[in-house]
Amino acid sequence: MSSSSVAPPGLPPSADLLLSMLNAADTALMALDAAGRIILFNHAAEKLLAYRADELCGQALPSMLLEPDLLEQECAQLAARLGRAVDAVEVFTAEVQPGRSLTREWPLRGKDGWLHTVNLSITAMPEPGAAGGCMVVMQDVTEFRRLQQLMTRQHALFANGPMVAFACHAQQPRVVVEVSPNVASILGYFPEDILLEPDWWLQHLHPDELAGLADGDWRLGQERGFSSRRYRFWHGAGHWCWLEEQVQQVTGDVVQGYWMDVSNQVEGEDRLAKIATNIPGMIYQFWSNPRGRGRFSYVSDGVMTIFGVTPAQVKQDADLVWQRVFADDQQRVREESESALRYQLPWISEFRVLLPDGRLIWVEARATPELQDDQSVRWHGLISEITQRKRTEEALRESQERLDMAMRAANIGLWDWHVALGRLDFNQQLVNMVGYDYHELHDNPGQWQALVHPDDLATVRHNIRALLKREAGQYQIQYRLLRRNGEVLWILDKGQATEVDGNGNVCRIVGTVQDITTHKQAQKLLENSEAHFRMLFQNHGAVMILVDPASGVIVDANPSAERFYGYGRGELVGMPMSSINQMEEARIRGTMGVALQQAHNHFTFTHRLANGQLRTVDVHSSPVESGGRTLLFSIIHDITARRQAEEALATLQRQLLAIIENFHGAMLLEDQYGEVVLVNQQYCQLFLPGYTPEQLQHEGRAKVAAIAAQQFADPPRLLQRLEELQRSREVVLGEEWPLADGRMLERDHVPIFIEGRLRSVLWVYRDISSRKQQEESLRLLATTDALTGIANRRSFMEKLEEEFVRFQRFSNPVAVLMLDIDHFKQVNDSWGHAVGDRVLRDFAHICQQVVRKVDVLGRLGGEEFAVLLPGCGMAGALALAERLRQAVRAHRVALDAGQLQVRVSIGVSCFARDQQEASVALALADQALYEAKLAGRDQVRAFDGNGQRFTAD
Ligand SMILES: Nc1nc2c(ncn2[C@@H]2O[C@H](COP(=O)(O)OP(=O)(O)OP(=O)(O)O)[C@@H](O)[C@H]2O)c(=O)[nH]1
Repeated sequence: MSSSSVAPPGLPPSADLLLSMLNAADTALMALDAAGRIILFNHAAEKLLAYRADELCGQALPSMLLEPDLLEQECAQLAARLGRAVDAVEVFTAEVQPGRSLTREWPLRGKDGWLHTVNLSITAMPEPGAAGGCMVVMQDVTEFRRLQQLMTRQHALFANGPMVAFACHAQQPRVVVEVSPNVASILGYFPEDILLEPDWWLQHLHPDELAGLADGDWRLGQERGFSSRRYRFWHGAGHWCWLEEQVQQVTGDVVQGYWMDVSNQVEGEDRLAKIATNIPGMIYQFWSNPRGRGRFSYVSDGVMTIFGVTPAQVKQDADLVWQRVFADDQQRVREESESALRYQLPWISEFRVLLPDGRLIWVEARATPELQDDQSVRWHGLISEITQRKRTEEALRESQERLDMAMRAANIGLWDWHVALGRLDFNQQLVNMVGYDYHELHDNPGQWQALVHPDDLATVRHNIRALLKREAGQYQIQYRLLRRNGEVLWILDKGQATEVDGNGNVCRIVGTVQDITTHKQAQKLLENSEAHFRMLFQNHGAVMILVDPASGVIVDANPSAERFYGYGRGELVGMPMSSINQMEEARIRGTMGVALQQAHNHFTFTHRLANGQLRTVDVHSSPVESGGRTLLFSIIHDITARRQAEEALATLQRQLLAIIENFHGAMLLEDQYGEVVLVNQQYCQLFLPGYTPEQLQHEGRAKVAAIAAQQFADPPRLLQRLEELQRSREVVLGEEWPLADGRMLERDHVPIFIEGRLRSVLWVYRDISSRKQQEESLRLLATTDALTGIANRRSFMEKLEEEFVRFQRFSNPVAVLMLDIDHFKQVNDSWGHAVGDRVLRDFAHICQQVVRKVDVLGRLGGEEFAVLLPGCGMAGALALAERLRQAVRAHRVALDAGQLQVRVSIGVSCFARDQQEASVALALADQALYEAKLAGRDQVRAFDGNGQRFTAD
């Protein structure tokens, strides 16, 4: 049993077998129970309505398959008939008589959505147990009904027309199932004969057409979008006719269309086609209706070559032709055809057609419009290709234009003399050349002669006469014309006899005239310049020779060359260059080849003189035209001396560079404009680390100075000084400049004047740091006391002198102290000299701490010390002396064996106005010291500058 069949519950055991049989049946069946529910739905029914049995079994039939509107309507009608309310199921079952069938057509909606017209044959269930149920046999008549409707419509349409409507069964090819009655009058067959004979169509088709009309081609044709074809068919009247078959519709299994006997049309077209094939281009007949749409009723095969489409395609769609008209021309073509139509005139148009293969061709269309009664227009026309003609026209036009242009550009005049007619014609160029008005010349043929320069008239006449006598076919002469404004115009006139009459007389002469005035003038100038050149050549002080590069031989040489080389002109002319130039022969030739390529050449060679001397020469060589040959004109300068000097200079320069490079110190040379000319490595290392001497060359002074100044202890002061020096232009040597890193430099500024003009400035820097250190230590050695480190006697006395000078100028008070350690001898004696030295050092140290920074403490000798107090009067000096005395008293010299204490006696004095020498004050202080010693030591005593005792009170 099939899985899709459902056995209704309650059926007897034989039901399975029954169900299998029902499923096997071709007929669509379903069974309904008393309540109208589907209880059986066989395979054929499944196929018809696309539902599976298990989807429908148990469902009420109406709600699933019937259109609600229709059901409602049916219910209402039945209720009216029965006089009572009915339910939906009763629509099917109510009127079924037991044991009888009720047949009705119902539209049923399949699961696939299609509405099927189904013939329902409803039979009440024969079995007593199933009373109230029914069996429904379903037959799909959808296509049949549709076809019937269609045929009814078409029968009416085709009954009297020239077209026979037909329908065929698509699955059984060409089996005609319906045909309109007019087939009898049109094809000579009765519909009954056709419908009874399944092979009727195939039997009457021309045997040659069979191959072209394969089975199933209708459907194929429909898919491809064609609807029409022609074939030969046997007419009932006993002859072959041409049938045009139009397939209108292919639906499911049915094909519908119509036939038309087009034999007459085909014959006519055939005749026309035969004629058309002999006419180049395309012949056509075109109908356009008032709305502008149109179709080709005839078009010859030529449409293939003109528009690249087949006649069949064009007939199907006239627009195909229009689409091929080149877009730029479409507007014009449309306007021209509309204008032809408006005025009922022949339409003649030339336009371009773009063929499918991309070629653009020119065509000419000629057509005559015929206005019909119904306002439609019939055009008979011919379209032919004129591409070649167009090209020729175009080429002709272009070449004419080119010729005109060339004549205008070259300023070539034309004259044309019709001898027999006595007419002389000119072009505008010629008229412009002579400066006359066109008509002045044209209307007076004799005028031309008057224009020829009197000196040239005979030549002109002679040449014309030779042409007229046919002694010559053409002439070419140069002569002068007189322009209207009196100027002389040189022309090149080329005349030619172009026509000769039957008697052999020249009847037409044509000539071209070219203005060569400029050329003549240039020629004249050239002649003059040649003379000038010859003079120059002969008299010039420079050595000049002319060489023929072809032979490598000197063809001319001037007197300067004779003098330089030591040969006579006769010897030089004809001499090969290789006798002079020391290069190999092949290289000389190569160089000459190069020289010919450029207008100006410059070489340096070694030339040998007649006396055997070798000279270095600069050769300036240029190609010159002379007598149809290209010669090399060379001017030769002896640069031997210059070369030697240059070499000496270069050597000197190298030496200088070496010196500068090896110079112990930084060196910079700038030119008069402040640009760096030369700088050595040391300069870079010292001031511009990261730069090389080459990089600094041509740099400006300001930039270099700004960078270098950064290395100095006081850059602004340095820059200011540099400016001063530059302005002063003075030699300043040995100026000392400290660097930021503590080193000391010494600088020389040396402006260099040549012939009274500043040419360059030399800056030299030397590092004098170590020398300075040595000097400093020497200075210290000379001015300090070795034991105590304070100023020695010499240094103290110098300071004393300096202060005395200052005092004499400014009168600021200056005091002087003399100090002497008391009983120092005893220290030495008791403790030894080393302790004595120790005491002296301690003493100096204590004093140094008490006095001010500006005061000068000095050891004058032994245990004798002095202090110079600038800016300090007697009172201050006394106070300081007292502080010194007490500081010494308070001090204990620590010794291994204990402590040692010393005392000091101090004498004070000062500078006074009338003192003659600085030492006076010192002597007064010494005197005061002496008094302090006398007074018992450990005392301070003072004398003022005038030798008066002085006390603090
Ligand atoms: N240790 C040491 N002694 C020195 C130095 N120079 C001089 N003397 C000694 O200093 C002593 C100076 O002594 P005097 O000038 O006679 O007098 P005095 O002993 O200081 O007694 P007063 O009268 O108080 O000056 C001498 O014995 C010198 O030898 C020195 O550089 N070192």
